[in-house]
Amino acid sequence: MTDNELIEQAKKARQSSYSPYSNFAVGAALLADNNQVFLGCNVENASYGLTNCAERTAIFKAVSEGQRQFKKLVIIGDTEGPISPCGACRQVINEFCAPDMPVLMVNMKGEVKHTSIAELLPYSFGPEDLS
Ligand SMILES: O=c1ccn([C@H]2C[C@H](O)[C@@H](CO)O2)c(=O)[nH]1
Ligand SMILES: [Zn+2]
Repeated sequence: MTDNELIEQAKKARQSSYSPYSNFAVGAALLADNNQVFLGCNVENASYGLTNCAERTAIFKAVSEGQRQFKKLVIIGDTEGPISPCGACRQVINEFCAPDMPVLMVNMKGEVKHTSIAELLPYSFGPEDLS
């Protein structure tokens, strides 16, 4: 699975976005260790705060289907620069992804920023802090 293939999958997932309030569609593709790809889109709600972001949708789908080990995450949205995950999503990514796991932030112009949760969420609080 190449980066470009995963980006195309995230773009496809974005088409399922339910975002009538923000009109801002986001897609995500999460590659599990077993090479399964879990897709996600943002799912909004009339009670705005219940919105679930694309990347959390993908992670929750994977975990609910028994996958907890991941090797890459792609997020795509129509932003000026590569889209950046919100704070809630960073915390959820931190729960399940290794500090150096590649996270690709992408926009519809095809700009790609390679990062990791270690960069996105420094001084994180995570599972290891509770053991
Ligand atoms: O990385 C991001 C940033 C925003 N959103 C969603 C949440 C909301 O539905 C809309 C506007 O914030 O975009 C995501 O899904 N992922
Ligand atoms: Zn988010």
